[in-house]
Amino acid sequence: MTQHGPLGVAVIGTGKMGADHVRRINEVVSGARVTAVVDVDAERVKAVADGIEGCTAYTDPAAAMAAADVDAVLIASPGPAHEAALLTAFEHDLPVLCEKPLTPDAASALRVMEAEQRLGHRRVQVGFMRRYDAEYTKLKTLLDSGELGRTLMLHNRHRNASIPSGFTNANLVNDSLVHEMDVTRWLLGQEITSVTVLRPRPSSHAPEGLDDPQFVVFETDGGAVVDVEVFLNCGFGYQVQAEAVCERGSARIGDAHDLLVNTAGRWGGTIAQDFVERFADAYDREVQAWVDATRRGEVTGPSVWDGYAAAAVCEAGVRSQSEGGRVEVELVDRPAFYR
Ligand SMILES: NC(=O)c1ccc[n+]([C@@H]2O[C@H](COP(=O)([O-])OP(=O)(O)OC[C@H]3O[C@@H](n4cnc5c(N)ncnc54)[C@H](O)[C@@H]3O)[C@@H](O)[C@H]2O)c1
Ligand SMILES: O[C@H]1[C@H](O)[C@@H](O)[C@H](O)[C@@H](O)[C@H]1O
Repeated sequence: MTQHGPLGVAVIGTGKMGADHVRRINEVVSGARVTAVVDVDAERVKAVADGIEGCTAYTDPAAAMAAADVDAVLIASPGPAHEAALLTAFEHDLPVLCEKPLTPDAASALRVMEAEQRLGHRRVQVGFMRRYDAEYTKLKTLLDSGELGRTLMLHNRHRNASIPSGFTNANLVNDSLVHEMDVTRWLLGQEITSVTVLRPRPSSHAPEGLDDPQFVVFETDGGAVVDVEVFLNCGFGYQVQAEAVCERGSARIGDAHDLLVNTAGRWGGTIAQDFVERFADAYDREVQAWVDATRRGEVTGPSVWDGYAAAAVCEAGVRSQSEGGRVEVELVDRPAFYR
Protein backbone atom coordinates (compact mmCIF):
# COMPACT_ATOMS: atom_id res chain seq x y z
CA MET A 1 0.00 0.00 0.00
CA THR A 2 1.36 3.47 -0.86
CA GLN A 3 2.09 5.77 2.09
CA HIS A 4 1.08 9.41 1.46
CA GLY A 5 2.43 11.28 4.50
CA PRO A 6 6.01 11.00 5.81
CA LEU A 7 6.99 7.59 7.08
CA GLY A 8 7.13 7.49 10.91
CA VAL A 9 10.30 5.58 11.77
CA ALA A 10 11.32 3.96 15.07
CA VAL A 11 15.10 3.75 15.38
CA ILE A 12 16.15 0.92 17.72
CA GLY A 13 19.60 1.44 19.21
CA THR A 14 20.92 4.99 19.47
CA GLY A 15 24.68 4.34 19.63
CA LYS A 16 27.15 5.40 16.96
CA MET A 17 25.21 4.07 13.97
CA GLY A 18 21.68 4.58 15.30
CA ALA A 19 22.31 8.22 16.25
CA ASP A 20 23.77 8.84 12.79
CA HIS A 21 20.69 7.27 11.16
CA VAL A 22 18.41 9.45 13.33
CA ARG A 23 20.24 12.56 12.05
CA ARG A 24 20.11 11.22 8.49
CA ILE A 25 16.35 10.52 8.55
CA ASN A 26 15.53 13.92 10.03
CA GLU A 27 18.04 16.07 8.13
CA VAL A 28 19.08 14.33 4.90
CA VAL A 29 16.46 11.89 3.70
CA SER A 30 13.08 13.01 2.35
CA GLY A 31 9.74 11.36 3.07
CA ALA A 32 10.39 10.19 6.62
CA ARG A 33 10.77 11.42 10.19
CA VAL A 34 11.84 9.74 13.42
CA THR A 35 8.79 9.31 15.66
CA ALA A 36 10.37 6.92 18.18
CA VAL A 37 13.83 6.07 19.46
CA VAL A 38 14.62 3.01 21.54
CA ASP A 39 17.61 2.09 23.65
CA VAL A 40 18.20 -0.03 26.73
CA ASP A 41 20.24 2.94 27.95
CA ALA A 42 17.44 5.21 29.24
CA GLU A 43 19.59 8.32 29.57
CA ARG A 44 21.06 8.01 26.10
CA VAL A 45 17.69 7.51 24.41
CA LYS A 46 16.10 10.40 26.29
CA ALA A 47 18.94 12.71 25.23
CA VAL A 48 18.39 11.72 21.57
CA ALA A 49 14.59 12.14 21.73
CA ASP A 50 14.82 15.48 23.53
CA GLY A 51 16.29 17.12 20.45
CA ILE A 52 13.51 15.97 18.11
CA GLU A 53 9.96 17.32 17.89
CA GLY A 54 7.28 14.61 18.08
CA CYS A 55 9.72 11.86 18.96
CA THR A 56 9.11 9.54 21.94
CA ALA A 57 11.87 7.73 23.84
CA TYR A 58 11.40 4.05 24.75
CA THR A 59 13.55 1.46 26.48
CA ASP A 60 11.40 -1.45 25.20
CA PRO A 61 11.46 -2.08 21.42
CA ALA A 62 8.05 -3.85 21.56
CA ALA A 63 6.36 -0.78 23.10
CA ALA A 64 7.76 1.46 20.34
CA MET A 65 6.64 -0.90 17.60
CA ALA A 66 3.09 -0.93 19.00
CA ALA A 67 2.83 2.89 18.84
CA ALA A 68 0.34 4.38 16.39
CA ASP A 69 2.86 6.83 14.90
CA VAL A 70 5.38 4.10 13.98
CA ASP A 71 5.11 2.89 10.35
CA ALA A 72 8.57 1.35 9.94
CA VAL A 73 11.61 0.28 11.95
CA LEU A 74 15.32 0.84 11.58
CA ILE A 75 17.28 -1.64 13.73
CA ALA A 76 20.70 -0.37 14.85
CA SER A 77 21.15 -2.30 18.09
CA PRO A 78 24.06 -4.78 18.34
CA GLY A 79 23.78 -7.94 16.17
CA PRO A 80 22.72 -10.32 18.99
CA ALA A 81 19.61 -8.14 19.62
CA HIS A 82 18.46 -8.16 15.98
CA GLU A 83 16.50 -11.44 15.95
CA ALA A 84 14.13 -10.41 18.76
CA ALA A 85 13.54 -6.98 17.21
CA LEU A 86 12.89 -8.49 13.76
CA LEU A 87 10.40 -11.04 15.10
CA THR A 88 8.54 -8.30 16.98
CA ALA A 89 8.46 -6.16 13.82
CA PHE A 90 6.95 -9.13 11.96
CA GLU A 91 4.20 -9.40 14.61
CA HIS A 92 3.22 -5.83 13.68
CA ASP A 93 3.91 -6.44 9.96
CA LEU A 94 6.25 -3.44 9.92
CA PRO A 95 8.84 -2.78 7.18
CA VAL A 96 12.41 -2.98 8.51
CA LEU A 97 15.85 -1.71 7.62
CA CYS A 98 18.11 -3.95 9.71
CA GLU A 99 21.76 -3.00 10.15
CA LYS A 100 24.25 -5.72 9.31
CA PRO A 101 24.76 -8.41 10.44
CA LEU A 102 21.18 -9.71 10.05
CA THR A 103 21.99 -11.90 13.07
CA PRO A 104 25.34 -13.20 14.36
CA ASP A 105 24.81 -16.88 13.48
CA ALA A 106 23.21 -18.95 10.76
CA ALA A 107 20.59 -20.71 12.95
CA SER A 108 19.05 -17.42 14.11
CA ALA A 109 19.23 -16.00 10.56
CA LEU A 110 17.36 -19.10 9.36
CA ARG A 111 14.67 -18.56 12.02
CA VAL A 112 14.22 -14.97 10.77
CA MET A 113 14.04 -16.21 7.17
CA GLU A 114 11.36 -18.76 8.08
CA ALA A 115 9.38 -16.13 10.02
CA GLU A 116 9.45 -13.70 7.08
CA GLN A 117 8.26 -16.43 4.74
CA ARG A 118 5.37 -17.16 7.12
CA LEU A 119 4.33 -13.51 6.76
CA GLY A 120 3.98 -14.24 3.06
CA HIS A 121 5.78 -11.10 1.85
CA ARG A 122 9.24 -9.59 2.18
CA ARG A 123 9.54 -7.00 4.91
CA VAL A 124 13.30 -6.60 5.48
CA GLN A 125 16.13 -4.75 3.78
CA VAL A 126 19.52 -5.67 5.30
CA GLY A 127 22.00 -2.82 5.84
CA PHE A 128 24.78 -3.95 3.48
CA MET A 129 25.36 -0.33 2.52
CA ARG A 130 28.36 -0.94 0.25
CA ARG A 131 25.84 -1.92 -2.44
CA TYR A 132 24.84 1.79 -2.46
CA ASP A 133 28.40 3.18 -2.58
CA ALA A 134 29.21 5.03 -5.83
CA GLU A 135 32.55 3.25 -6.33
CA TYR A 136 31.20 -0.24 -5.64
CA THR A 137 28.20 0.33 -7.93
CA LYS A 138 30.54 1.44 -10.76
CA LEU A 139 32.61 -1.72 -10.27
CA LYS A 140 29.46 -3.86 -10.29
CA THR A 141 28.21 -2.21 -13.50
CA LEU A 142 31.58 -2.79 -15.18
CA LEU A 143 31.76 -6.45 -14.14
CA ASP A 144 28.14 -7.05 -15.19
CA SER A 145 28.79 -5.48 -18.61
CA GLY A 146 31.13 -8.36 -19.46
CA GLU A 147 33.70 -5.92 -20.94
CA LEU A 148 36.52 -7.41 -18.84
CA GLY A 149 35.38 -11.01 -19.23
CA ARG A 150 34.92 -13.39 -16.32
CA THR A 151 36.16 -12.30 -12.86
CA LEU A 152 38.89 -14.69 -11.73
CA MET A 153 39.94 -13.14 -8.43
CA LEU A 154 38.95 -10.37 -6.06
CA HIS A 155 41.52 -8.80 -3.72
CA ASN A 156 40.08 -6.83 -0.79
CA ARG A 157 41.49 -4.74 2.04
CA HIS A 158 39.36 -3.76 5.02
CA ARG A 159 41.26 -1.55 7.43
CA ASN A 160 39.94 0.36 10.43
CA ALA A 161 42.08 2.95 12.22
CA SER A 162 40.94 1.34 15.48
CA ILE A 163 37.94 -0.53 16.86
CA PRO A 164 36.15 -0.33 20.23
CA SER A 165 37.59 -2.35 23.11
CA GLY A 166 36.18 -5.82 23.60
CA PHE A 167 36.14 -6.66 19.87
CA THR A 168 36.84 -10.41 19.53
CA ASN A 169 37.99 -12.68 16.71
CA ALA A 170 34.34 -13.66 16.16
CA ASN A 171 33.43 -9.95 15.90
CA LEU A 172 36.11 -9.53 13.24
CA VAL A 173 34.23 -12.10 11.15
CA ASN A 174 30.61 -11.26 12.06
CA ASP A 175 30.88 -7.47 12.15
CA SER A 176 33.72 -6.55 9.78
CA LEU A 177 34.46 -9.35 7.30
CA VAL A 178 30.71 -9.82 6.77
CA HIS A 179 30.85 -6.78 4.43
CA GLU A 180 33.29 -8.56 2.08
CA MET A 181 31.09 -11.66 2.19
CA ASP A 182 28.17 -9.63 0.92
CA VAL A 183 30.24 -7.68 -1.59
CA THR A 184 31.71 -10.92 -3.00
CA ARG A 185 28.28 -12.53 -3.40
CA TRP A 186 26.81 -9.37 -4.91
CA LEU A 187 29.67 -8.41 -7.26
CA LEU A 188 30.20 -11.91 -8.58
CA GLY A 189 26.61 -13.21 -8.34
CA GLN A 190 28.06 -16.39 -6.78
CA GLU A 191 27.79 -18.13 -3.43
CA ILE A 192 30.84 -18.54 -1.20
CA THR A 193 31.56 -22.24 -0.69
CA SER A 194 34.53 -22.21 1.70
CA VAL A 195 36.46 -19.96 4.06
CA THR A 196 40.10 -20.19 5.17
CA VAL A 197 41.37 -17.80 7.84
CA LEU A 198 45.13 -17.26 8.19
CA ARG A 199 46.70 -15.28 10.97
CA PRO A 200 50.09 -13.62 10.69
CA ARG A 201 51.97 -12.83 13.88
CA PRO A 202 49.73 -10.10 15.42
CA SER A 203 50.60 -6.43 15.30
CA SER A 204 52.05 -5.17 18.59
CA HIS A 205 49.00 -2.85 18.65
CA ALA A 206 46.51 -5.76 18.59
CA PRO A 207 44.29 -5.56 21.68
CA GLU A 208 43.95 -8.47 24.12
CA GLY A 209 41.65 -11.15 22.66
CA LEU A 210 41.97 -10.11 19.01
CA ASP A 211 44.43 -11.48 16.47
CA ASP A 212 44.93 -8.47 14.24
CA PRO A 213 45.36 -8.50 11.26
CA GLN A 214 43.83 -11.63 9.68
CA PHE A 215 43.95 -12.81 6.07
CA VAL A 216 40.97 -14.66 4.67
CA VAL A 217 40.37 -16.65 1.49
CA PHE A 218 36.92 -17.40 0.07
CA GLU A 219 36.23 -19.86 -2.75
CA THR A 220 33.01 -19.50 -4.71
CA ASP A 221 30.66 -21.83 -6.59
CA GLY A 222 31.64 -20.01 -9.80
CA GLY A 223 35.31 -20.92 -9.36
CA ALA A 224 36.55 -17.49 -8.20
CA VAL A 225 39.12 -17.04 -5.43
CA VAL A 226 38.77 -14.02 -3.16
CA ASP A 227 41.18 -12.73 -0.55
CA VAL A 228 40.53 -10.22 2.22
CA GLU A 229 42.97 -8.53 4.55
CA VAL A 230 41.15 -7.40 7.68
CA PHE A 231 43.26 -5.07 9.83
CA LEU A 232 41.22 -3.42 12.56
CA ASN A 233 43.85 -1.39 14.38
CA CYS A 234 45.98 -0.26 11.45
CA GLY A 235 46.25 3.16 13.08
CA PHE A 236 46.40 5.36 10.02
CA GLY A 237 42.82 5.49 8.79
CA TYR A 238 39.75 3.73 7.41
CA GLN A 239 40.51 2.06 4.10
CA VAL A 240 38.28 -0.24 2.08
CA GLN A 241 39.63 -1.38 -1.26
CA ALA A 242 38.67 -3.97 -3.85
CA GLU A 243 40.38 -5.08 -7.05
CA ALA A 244 38.72 -7.43 -9.50
CA VAL A 245 41.11 -9.37 -11.71
CA CYS A 246 39.33 -10.49 -14.85
CA GLU A 247 40.15 -12.30 -18.10
CA ARG A 248 40.66 -9.05 -20.05
CA GLY A 249 41.76 -6.55 -17.41
CA SER A 250 41.42 -5.51 -13.81
CA ALA A 251 39.45 -2.82 -11.99
CA ARG A 252 40.14 -1.35 -8.59
CA ILE A 253 38.23 0.92 -6.20
CA GLY A 254 38.94 2.51 -2.83
CA ASP A 255 42.10 4.51 -3.46
CA ALA A 256 40.10 7.65 -2.64
CA HIS A 257 42.65 10.01 -4.09
CA ASP A 258 40.20 12.50 -5.48
CA LEU A 259 42.46 15.32 -4.26
CA LEU A 260 46.20 14.89 -4.66
CA VAL A 261 48.34 17.67 -3.26
CA ASN A 262 52.00 18.35 -4.12
CA THR A 263 53.82 20.40 -1.52
CA ALA A 264 57.20 20.69 0.20
CA GLY A 265 58.76 17.79 -1.67
CA ARG A 266 55.85 15.43 -0.97
CA TRP A 267 52.63 14.39 -2.69
CA GLY A 268 49.48 12.77 -1.37
CA GLY A 269 45.96 13.07 -0.06
CA THR A 270 44.01 12.32 3.09
CA ILE A 271 42.48 9.07 4.33
CA ALA A 272 39.02 8.88 5.92
CA GLN A 273 39.16 8.07 9.62
CA ASP A 274 36.05 5.96 9.97
CA PHE A 275 33.12 4.35 8.17
CA VAL A 276 30.73 7.20 8.92
CA GLU A 277 33.01 9.46 6.86
CA ARG A 278 34.00 6.99 4.10
CA PHE A 279 30.49 5.63 3.50
CA ALA A 280 28.42 8.76 4.30
CA ASP A 281 26.94 8.91 0.78
CA ALA A 282 26.28 5.18 0.73
CA TYR A 283 24.32 5.34 4.02
CA ASP A 284 22.33 8.32 2.68
CA ARG A 285 21.43 6.48 -0.54
CA GLU A 286 20.68 3.25 1.35
CA VAL A 287 18.23 4.88 3.76
CA GLN A 288 16.62 7.02 1.02
CA ALA A 289 16.12 3.89 -1.12
CA TRP A 290 14.53 2.12 1.85
CA VAL A 291 12.19 5.03 2.61
CA ASP A 292 11.18 5.40 -1.06
CA ALA A 293 10.53 1.68 -1.52
CA THR A 294 8.63 1.46 1.76
CA ARG A 295 6.41 4.40 0.83
CA ARG A 296 5.64 2.66 -2.48
CA GLY A 297 4.73 -0.47 -0.51
CA GLU A 298 7.77 -2.36 -1.86
CA VAL A 299 10.87 -4.02 -0.42
CA THR A 300 14.13 -3.70 -2.34
CA GLY A 301 17.86 -4.09 -1.59
CA PRO A 302 19.70 -6.87 0.23
CA SER A 303 17.23 -9.46 1.50
CA VAL A 304 16.99 -11.78 4.48
CA TRP A 305 18.39 -14.47 2.15
CA ASP A 306 21.49 -12.28 1.68
CA GLY A 307 21.70 -11.81 5.45
CA TYR A 308 21.35 -15.56 6.03
CA ALA A 309 23.91 -16.48 3.32
CA ALA A 310 26.42 -14.08 4.89
CA ALA A 311 25.70 -15.53 8.37
CA ALA A 312 26.39 -19.05 7.05
CA VAL A 313 29.74 -17.86 5.64
CA CYS A 314 30.48 -16.15 8.98
CA GLU A 315 29.89 -19.41 10.78
CA ALA A 316 32.46 -21.13 8.53
CA GLY A 317 34.86 -18.22 9.15
CA VAL A 318 34.57 -18.49 12.93
CA ARG A 319 35.13 -22.26 12.68
CA SER A 320 38.21 -21.74 10.52
CA GLN A 321 39.55 -19.34 13.17
CA SER A 322 39.13 -21.90 15.93
CA GLU A 323 39.85 -25.18 14.09
CA GLY A 324 42.28 -23.86 11.46
CA GLY A 325 42.26 -24.67 7.75
CA ARG A 326 39.59 -24.54 5.09
CA VAL A 327 35.98 -24.86 6.24
CA GLU A 328 33.10 -25.50 3.84
CA VAL A 329 30.02 -23.29 4.04
CA GLU A 330 26.76 -25.06 4.81
CA LEU A 331 23.85 -23.34 3.09
CA VAL A 332 20.21 -24.44 2.80
CA ASP A 333 18.65 -24.28 -0.68
CA ARG A 334 17.54 -20.79 -1.63
CA PRO A 335 13.74 -20.63 -1.20
CA ALA A 336 11.70 -19.58 -4.25
CA PHE A 337 10.42 -16.71 -2.04
CA TYR A 338 13.85 -15.00 -2.37
CA ARG A 339 14.53 -15.63 -6.06
N1 LIG B 1 26.86 -0.59 8.03
C1 LIG B 1 27.93 -0.21 8.70
O1 LIG B 1 28.95 0.19 8.16
C2 LIG B 1 27.88 -0.23 10.19
C3 LIG B 1 28.77 0.55 10.93
C4 LIG B 1 28.72 0.46 12.32
C5 LIG B 1 27.80 -0.36 12.93
N2 LIG B 1 26.95 -1.08 12.17
C6 LIG B 1 25.96 -1.96 12.80
O2 LIG B 1 25.03 -1.15 13.51
C7 LIG B 1 24.64 -1.82 14.70
C8 LIG B 1 24.98 -0.93 15.89
O3 LIG B 1 26.35 -0.66 15.91
P1 LIG B 1 26.97 0.62 16.68
O4 LIG B 1 28.36 0.74 16.21
O5 LIG B 1 26.05 1.77 16.55
O6 LIG B 1 26.95 0.07 18.18
P2 LIG B 1 26.91 0.94 19.54
O7 LIG B 1 27.44 0.04 20.59
O8 LIG B 1 27.55 2.27 19.32
O9 LIG B 1 25.37 1.21 19.79
C9 LIG B 1 24.46 0.19 20.07
C10 LIG B 1 23.33 0.80 20.90
O10 LIG B 1 22.30 -0.18 21.03
C11 LIG B 1 21.86 -0.18 22.41
N3 LIG B 1 21.28 -1.49 22.68
C12 LIG B 1 21.88 -2.62 23.11
N4 LIG B 1 20.99 -3.63 23.18
C13 LIG B 1 19.79 -3.11 22.81
C14 LIG B 1 18.49 -3.65 22.70
N5 LIG B 1 18.24 -4.93 22.96
N6 LIG B 1 17.49 -2.83 22.29
C15 LIG B 1 17.74 -1.54 22.01
N7 LIG B 1 18.95 -0.95 22.12
C16 LIG B 1 19.97 -1.76 22.50
C17 LIG B 1 23.10 0.16 23.20
O11 LIG B 1 22.76 0.66 24.48
C18 LIG B 1 23.76 1.22 22.32
O12 LIG B 1 23.30 2.51 22.57
C19 LIG B 1 25.35 -3.17 14.69
O13 LIG B 1 24.53 -4.12 14.09
C20 LIG B 1 26.56 -2.90 13.82
O14 LIG B 1 27.10 -4.06 13.20
C21 LIG B 1 26.95 -1.01 10.84
O1 LIG C 1 30.53 -2.44 12.57
C1 LIG C 1 31.57 -1.84 11.83
C2 LIG C 1 31.09 -1.48 10.44
O2 LIG C 1 30.35 -2.47 9.87
C3 LIG C 1 32.18 -0.99 9.52
O3 LIG C 1 31.69 -0.81 8.21
C4 LIG C 1 33.37 -1.94 9.52
O4 LIG C 1 34.41 -1.39 8.75
C5 LIG C 1 33.87 -2.20 10.92
O5 LIG C 1 34.99 -3.05 10.87
C6 LIG C 1 32.77 -2.77 11.80
O6 LIG C 1 33.27 -2.93 13.10
